Amino acid sequence: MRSEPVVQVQALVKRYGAKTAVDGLDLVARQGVTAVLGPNGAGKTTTVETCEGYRRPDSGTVRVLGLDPVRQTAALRPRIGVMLQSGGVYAGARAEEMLRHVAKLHARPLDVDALIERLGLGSCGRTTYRRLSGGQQQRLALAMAVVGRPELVFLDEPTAGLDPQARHATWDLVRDLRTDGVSVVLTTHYMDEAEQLADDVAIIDAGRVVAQGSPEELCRGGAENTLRFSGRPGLDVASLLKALPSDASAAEVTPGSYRVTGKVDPQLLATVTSWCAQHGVLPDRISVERHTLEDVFLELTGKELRS
Ligand SMILES: Nc1ncnc2c1ncn2[C@@H]1O[C@H](COP(=O)(O)OP(=O)(O)OP(=O)(O)O)[C@@H](O)[C@H]1O
Repeated sequence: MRSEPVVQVQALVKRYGAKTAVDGLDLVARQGVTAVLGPNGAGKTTTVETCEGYRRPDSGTVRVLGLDPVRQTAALRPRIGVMLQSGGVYAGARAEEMLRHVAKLHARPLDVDALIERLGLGSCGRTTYRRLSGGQQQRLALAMAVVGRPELVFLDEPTAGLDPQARHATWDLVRDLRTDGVSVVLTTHYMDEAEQLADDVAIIDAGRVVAQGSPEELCRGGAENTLRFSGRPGLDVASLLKALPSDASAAEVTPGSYRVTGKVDPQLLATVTSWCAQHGVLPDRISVERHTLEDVFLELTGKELRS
């Protein structure tokens, strides 16, 4: 049984003038890590900012930790941590001062020195925010989002533009938050980040959630997979095709190399090997290629660039 939702969004609509940024979006995030993926302009940031109480829905309902983020902001704010894509930080303040200040606003903050060490901010504690590098600003924003030991953290593209070390430090921090029972909702363009961190992934396109589930479920689900085998050239592909379910296809891609596409499940594998047995074929290689999250993402959201 999974836990109660920490975020529940129903039929959310948000417009900016004539532009409908979020168009009847339903999203549930439960305890653990939820990654929100989507092409540029899909409505991820708008959705997250609405959950944080920074934007007022045009219609629909949003509940975060059971509270309405607009009407019950005062009750919600101390319980959530927010890392914005940019801004929200006073540019003239020194990094460490700012983090200590935010920590003091909370009853049970994390150890600031440990957090600074953890995120590699030790060398720039006395630097003002505006003089930090992009990656340092980002790490500071992450530290500020988590220092208050919130129940739920929203991270908008937390590792965009970070170097690999900082990316891994961020991932480790997210994993530790999860272990400590903190729920995390993050947006990302990095499929490996979602695969590495998320219990649940929601794919948003044109202001709606087009798929949601664990990375395994999404990769296993509707997406087609591929089974390949090699045998002697010129096998009777038409006969193989007859043995397969009607939605599968089979082809000899290069002489002696065969590809079966469709819903590749244990039954389909059994059908192919049994067909091989009946035709005296001993494949010297047989493999199942699972689709990656990126394949599923591109299948659902298309390959053309978004404006
Ligand atoms: N303040 C605003 N005023 C007008 N239009 C906006 C505003 N903020 C966002 N939009 C538009 O709303 C749509 C959704 O934007 P949003 O930032 O939510 O998408 P996103 O999925 O977070 O994109 P990205 O991956 O590029 O960050 C886009 O078409 C964007 O141009």
